[in-house]
Amino acid sequence: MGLGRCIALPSLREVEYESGEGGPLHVVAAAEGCASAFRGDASGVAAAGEGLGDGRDVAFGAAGAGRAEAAVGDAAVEQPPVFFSFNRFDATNPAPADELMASFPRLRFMLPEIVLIENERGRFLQVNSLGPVYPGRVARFTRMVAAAPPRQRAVIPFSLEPDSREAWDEAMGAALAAIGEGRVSKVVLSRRLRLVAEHPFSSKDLLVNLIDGDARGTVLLYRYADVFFCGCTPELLVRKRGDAVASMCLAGTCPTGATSAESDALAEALMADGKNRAEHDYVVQLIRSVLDRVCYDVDVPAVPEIMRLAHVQHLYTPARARVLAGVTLTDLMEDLHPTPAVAGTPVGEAKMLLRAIEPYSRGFYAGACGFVDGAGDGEFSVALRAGVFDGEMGYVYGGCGIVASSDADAEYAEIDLKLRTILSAFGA
Ligand SMILES: C=C(O[C@@H]1C=C(C(=O)O)C=C[C@H]1O)C(=O)O
Repeated sequence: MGLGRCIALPSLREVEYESGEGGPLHVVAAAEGCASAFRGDASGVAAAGEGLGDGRDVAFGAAGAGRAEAAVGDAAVEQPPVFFSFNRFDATNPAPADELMASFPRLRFMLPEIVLIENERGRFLQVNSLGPVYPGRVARFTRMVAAAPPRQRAVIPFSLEPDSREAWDEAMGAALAAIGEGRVSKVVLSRRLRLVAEHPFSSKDLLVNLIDGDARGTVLLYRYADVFFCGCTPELLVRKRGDAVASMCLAGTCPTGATSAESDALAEALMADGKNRAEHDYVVQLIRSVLDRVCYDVDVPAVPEIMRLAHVQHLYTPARARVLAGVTLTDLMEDLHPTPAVAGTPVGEAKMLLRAIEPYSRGFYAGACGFVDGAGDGEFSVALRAGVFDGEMGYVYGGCGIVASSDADAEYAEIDLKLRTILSAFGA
């Protein structure tokens, strides 16, 4: 039985599951009632431990103290803790977030009570605690993991309240006007739709459907009390392993076809489309310039590829580099985010414009969400194809890049397609 099943265990409230390098699916989940959370910078994280032990059961002795201690078994093992970090798209935007998003605390890093890790080194159940861990506690968790029932998919019927089409046309008008005046070359507008389910659902239901459904990418879940933010995003912001850094430029979209021949034809047209190539190129330029400043051996190919997902295809350029010693994953995350893929170009001007155009703050949608381990390695994704829910209702978010030649109808329809990923979490 794979440890991945344990995500569904209700008593494992906070888990991180990673299928390994190159796997189709990563899951990043955090943190209700986390054992500890602290504000501040990540330097404590980078210093928090060295290397992974080969033991399985460890308890973290003291939050921020930087050492994890073995809790059971004879072999004392050291396992660096894994910190989770969910960051808002524009944390200082004065506009109100939706009421669910607004209920999350403002934290930089969270240390979940229980972290389930599966990576190339093995499978680990990490139990973190501020107080002493009583003998047998970790063994009990381990037994619960082993006894976890297979995941089961649930279908949750829902209705979506349509958002205002007039409001979209107005936002498009304002965006095109700003582009016409030369304030921005690109701005990424979003839509927010309210969803109401026909019967109560849990974070576990959505997580299981995203993992086992046709969505591809990194599955994110952050639960706090009865509210949770979750999604399945294709967009890696930055991954760091030692000095190796990876990022990606993802912008420019077309539908996926009903057949692979149809998808191929759509992809070919996307590659040849000047508007989409321009939208993509703004992202390439920004990511390359950031990496050029804080990295060396920067490799960003000149020509994009196609990333084919269940509902949409994107122009995709992978980026690789080696990071200068002393530059942390958090530094990279903050330098890169938000990219023109989710804000626009220039980034600051686009953020300012979005504050004026969008009546809401996006919260975690399009934010940088991920984890950092005690060795300073980890990854952040751009939290797209996502929504926030309370188990009865919620809000789903989607966006698209607007440039001078954008058409309001086409962009509106593109967002509908992108929303299908988070809606697939309802099992339809
Ligand atoms: C903004 C979103 O997606 C982003 C915008 C894209 C585009 O404009 O073509 C493509 C991928 C993402 O970078 C979203 O999914 O909400």
